[in-house]
Amino acid sequence: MSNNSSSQPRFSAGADPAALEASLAPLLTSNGGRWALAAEGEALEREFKFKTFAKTWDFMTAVALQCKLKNHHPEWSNVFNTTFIRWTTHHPKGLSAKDVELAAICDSLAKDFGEVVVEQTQTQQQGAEQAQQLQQACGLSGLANRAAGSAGDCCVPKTAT
Ligand SMILES: C[C@H](O)[C@H](O)[C@H]1CNC2=NC(N)=NC(=O)C2=N1
Repeated sequence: MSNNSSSQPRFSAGADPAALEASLAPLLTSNGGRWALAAEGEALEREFKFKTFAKTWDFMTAVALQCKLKNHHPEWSNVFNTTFIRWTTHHPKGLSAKDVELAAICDSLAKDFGEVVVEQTQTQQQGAEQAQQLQQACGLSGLANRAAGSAGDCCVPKTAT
């Protein structure tokens, strides 16, 4: 899964595009939210920062509990006080209601766990986006890509034998 940015979401088969557009819109950076579309519109991703590793891990534990409840997993990585999270649906491929729902849940859990929000000027934001692209190979999204690449067919529905 690459993090090619994209301006248009690509929903997974069976999704309700109108309903999903409505819940997705406020999450996107283009509308004042904090998530970016990636992987040609098939994924939503962002980074979260906390004061300490302990807080970061507590946040990730809370997210993992939600994943268990919803039977949906993220592509994610962590180094020290930062976690990178990407939501995408592997089967059927694309953005689904679960991705959008879990992205919103992450925002709210991050607040509860004391997310450190670094406000950026427009110029800093553009610089950060360029740096993010450069970092892709070795940064947190690169780590998540490597994990996603070797995870195998995690989401193929099981067929009766
Ligand atoms: C077979 C089972 O329903 C699948 O593995 C579920 C579990 N979690 C999942 N998580 C994600 N991100 N995408 C999926 O397609 C998916 N499918």
